[in-house]
Amino acid sequence: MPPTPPQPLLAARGLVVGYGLPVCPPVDLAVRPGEVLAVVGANGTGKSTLLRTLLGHLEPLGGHAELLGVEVDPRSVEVRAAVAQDLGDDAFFPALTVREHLLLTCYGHRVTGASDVVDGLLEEFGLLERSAALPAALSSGQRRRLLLAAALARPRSLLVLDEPEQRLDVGMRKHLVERLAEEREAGGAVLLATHDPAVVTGAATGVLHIGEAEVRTLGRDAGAAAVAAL
Ligand SMILES: Nc1ncnc2c1ncn2[C@@H]1O[C@H](COP(=O)(O)OP(=O)(O)OP(=O)(O)O)[C@@H](O)[C@H]1O
Repeated sequence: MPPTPPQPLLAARGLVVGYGLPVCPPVDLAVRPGEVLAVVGANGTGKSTLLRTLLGHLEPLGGHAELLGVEVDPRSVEVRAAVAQDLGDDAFFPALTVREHLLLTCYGHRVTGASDVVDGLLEEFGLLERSAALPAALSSGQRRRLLLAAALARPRSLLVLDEPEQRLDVGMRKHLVERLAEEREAGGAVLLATHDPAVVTGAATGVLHIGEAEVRTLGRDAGAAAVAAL
């Protein structure tokens, strides 16, 4: 008998997302441990709206979504402990430094050896020299690096990222792809929206292509080609 696939951490059936009116056709998806699902599509097709609805930040207009096997509730202790997210919002504490932001994330999620974890992330994301800087004094790419580092500073079963490649230079984009592949290989699950074919090719296990008329599930190579053609 083939082994039973693990239960999805995140699942949607006939999920309708939008603002009063749907922004795209209904969505079916599942993300299991060890899977990286890339959501792709042209500007304005609803990728961010889908991610926000799946995380419970927006009410669905129809259909059904489950996070950790139950109806989505972003306030639940289990969801907050299991789901790390970077939706690209520049939501910082103006009087906390780069290092303090990462330490705060570690403390909030009871990370042991927080100081060492933070030092490692500062180095990995090229922020060591800016560790004492306030958010307002960072470049936009450095702010993005900080958001990614914060998402990775904490334990997680599911990582949700909205266009994580945005504002990153070529070297950091390459590192991002490697980091996502490591997450997958370690059994982590990732849902991300992306416009970068390299992210799809280097990290994704599946692709959800949102078009105006239909939402299609594609393999990695077909998905990367679809992104490149947008
Ligand atoms: N708060 C909002 N209220 C009403 N409409 C919105 C809101 N946010 C986004 N939209 C609209 O919903 C549609 C989908 O937007 P969304 O941001 O989900 O697209 P996207 O696929 O993530 O786009 P991009 O690739 O440009 O990031 C767009 O037409 C957008 O203008």
